[in-house]
Parts: sequence; structure tokens; C-alpha cells
Amino acid sequence: MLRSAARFWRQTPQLYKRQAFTRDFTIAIDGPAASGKSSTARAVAQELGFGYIDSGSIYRCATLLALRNNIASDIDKHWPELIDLIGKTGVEIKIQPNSNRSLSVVAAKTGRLVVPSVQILLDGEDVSNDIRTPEVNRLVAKVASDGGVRSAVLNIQRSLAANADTKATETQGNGKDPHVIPGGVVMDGRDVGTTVFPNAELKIYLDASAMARAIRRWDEMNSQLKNKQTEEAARKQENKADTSVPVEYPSVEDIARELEQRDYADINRQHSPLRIAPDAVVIDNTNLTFEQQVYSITDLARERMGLQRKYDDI
Ligand SMILES: Nc1ncnc2c1ncn2[C@@H]1O[C@H](COP(=O)(O)OP(=O)(O)O)[C@@H](O)[C@H]1O
Ligand SMILES: Nc1ccn([C@@H]2O[C@H](COP(=O)(O)OP(=O)(O)O)[C@@H](O)[C@H]2O)c(=O)n1
Repeated sequence: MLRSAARFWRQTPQLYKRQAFTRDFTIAIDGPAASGKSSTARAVAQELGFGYIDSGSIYRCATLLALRNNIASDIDKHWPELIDLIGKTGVEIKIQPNSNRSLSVVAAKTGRLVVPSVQILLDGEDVSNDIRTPEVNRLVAKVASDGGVRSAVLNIQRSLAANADTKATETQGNGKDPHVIPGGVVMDGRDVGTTVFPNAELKIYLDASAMARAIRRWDEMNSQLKNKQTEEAARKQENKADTSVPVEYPSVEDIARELEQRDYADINRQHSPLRIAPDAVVIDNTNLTFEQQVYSITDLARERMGLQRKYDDI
């Protein structure tokens, strides 16, 4: 009887592995501003076939709501109104897989990995650009410091994660037995591993030097500016009226100051401040390539799912 049960499991490794691993797997990626969280999280999600949630974009949407409803200048008097607005407004995060348009690809100068681009919809309206303006950058940490706002955003984070587009996929684990990667989700932010998903199967704290982060963000903004200028030149060639407003981008020093102020606010706020979770793996990517950081995280995830590592040669 015992022998036949053992033979049953040997003959059906696929069934066994399915039972063992088809639970959800959550990867939490936290860290300071511009440390590479969202580009890394998107690439990791794409590599593993997981869903992706950019939790910072939800706080940015809340900030945009405050600005659009003219309650931003004296926000301290308007928290209940803002919390009400957040509860009434639909936030969607749409991933465009294998997109070549992603500016992150350009900035990270990655040769091998394609980072999917992400569209943020607020009640169906594409606000992907509107939530990344200097005005939103200045106000977002203040909005994110309020406990009521954080509870409202927490509901959205958990509901988006529960409904994220992901399913278990089969992979050729060790070249013999098929293995199963369970459905899962990658979420990045400041308190994902400490508050949103304290039981996440893998927690990463991504960091880089303040100067590397400021230069990367500056680089990213300049790539955007170059794209805009190319579009404007094409419009002029077609003799179309140029209705665009000239954009002025800040210097590296301005960006470094803004990142530093935001980090200070995020680390020192009362409600779920930015902290390294005790069980997080800390990765400083100042001197890592984009591929190295993505593949080391996907291999850590594979190990914890009981699968073989894939990228030891990188
Ligand atoms: N290891 C790396 N080397 C160089 N650039 C990187 C690296 N990791 C990320 N980047 C780039 O840094 C910029 C900021 O990354 P992003 O993912 O937007 O950070 P965050 O979500 O933490 O604000 C992006 O342009 C990204 O492509
Ligand atoms: N889980 C999270 C995510 C973002 N935030 C807040 O939202 C802001 C914007 O987050 P972001 O991830 O878009 O910022 P960047 O690092 O991309 O510049 C942060 O500075 C935090 O104040 C938070 O408090 N908790």
C-alpha cells in the first residue's frame, strides 16, 4: 500500500507540484524614491507572469484628486473630503506587455529586458502623465502621511492585488520534470512588506545612492523631453500648428533635493513609515545593471517557489 502510494507520487510529479505550489505568491518591493522599484517590479512581474501593482501611483492619484478639487492648498482642513473622493473614484492599473515605448527601458539602458509600460486610469481617464508632474511630486508625500488616506488606499491596494491578472504557468524546471509557477503579484511602494502584505513570500528593499537616484530620474526626464521635442519637430514638418507648451525640467540638484525631502517625509511620518522589513532582502543597485537586479529577484522568487535558479551566469 505504502509502495503504491509512493509510486503514484513518482509517476505524477506534475500533479504533486501543482498541489504544492499553486498558492498565490506575493513579492513586495519597497525602497526610497527613484531606487528602481517600479521598473524592476514590472520586469519581475513580466518574467514570472505575475500581476503588477504600482502602489505609489495610487497615492499620486489621490494627490491629483486633491489638486483637481482645489483642496490641495489647505489640505489639512480637507482630509475627510479627500478620503471620500478616493473611496468614490475608480483606480485601474493596466500593463502593456512587451511594450517598446517604455521610457524606463531607455533610461536603464537595458539591452536584454523589455520593461512593460503601465497605464494608470482614474475613473477611466488616462492620468499616467498627470500624476508625474512637479506639482504632484511636491504634494504626494504630504497626502500619503494622513492615516485616513492610507486606510482608503490600503483597500484599493488589496483589492487590486486580489484581482490582478495572473495565472499559474508551467515551466521546464530542471529540464526533466515540468514545474508550476503559481499565480502571483508584485507590488512596489514604501510599506508593502511592512503593512500591506506583511506575510509576502518575498520582500525586497531596493536602494541606491542618493546621487545615482537623482541622476537616473534626471536622465529619465530628459529622455521624455527628447521624445517630446522629436514629436514637435515632426509636427512642424507637417506644418501643423504647435499648440504644446514648452516644458522646463529641473536640474539634477533640484531633483536630488526633491527626492531627499520626499524620503525624509516618508521615513519620518507617523503612519506606516518607510522601513526595511526585518525579513526583507536588501539590494543596493548603485553598481548593478538593471538585468542583474531583475534576475537576482526572479531567481530568489524561483528558489522560494521550489524551482531552479535560471540566471547564475549574470
Ligand atoms: N540598476 C539600474 N541602473 C541604471 N538605471 C536604473 C537601474 N534600475 C532602475 N534604473 C532606472 O532608474 C529610474 C528610476 O527607476 P524607477 O523604477 O522609476 O524607480 P522608483 O519606482 O523607485 O521611483 C528609471 O529610469 C529606471 O529605468
Ligand atoms: N506604498 C506606498 C507607495 C507610495 N507612497 C507615497 O507615494 C509617493 C510616490 O510614490 P512613487 O512610488 O510613485 O514615487 P517614486 O519613487 O516613483 O518617485 C511616495 O513618496 C510616498 O509618499 C507611500 O506612502 N506608500
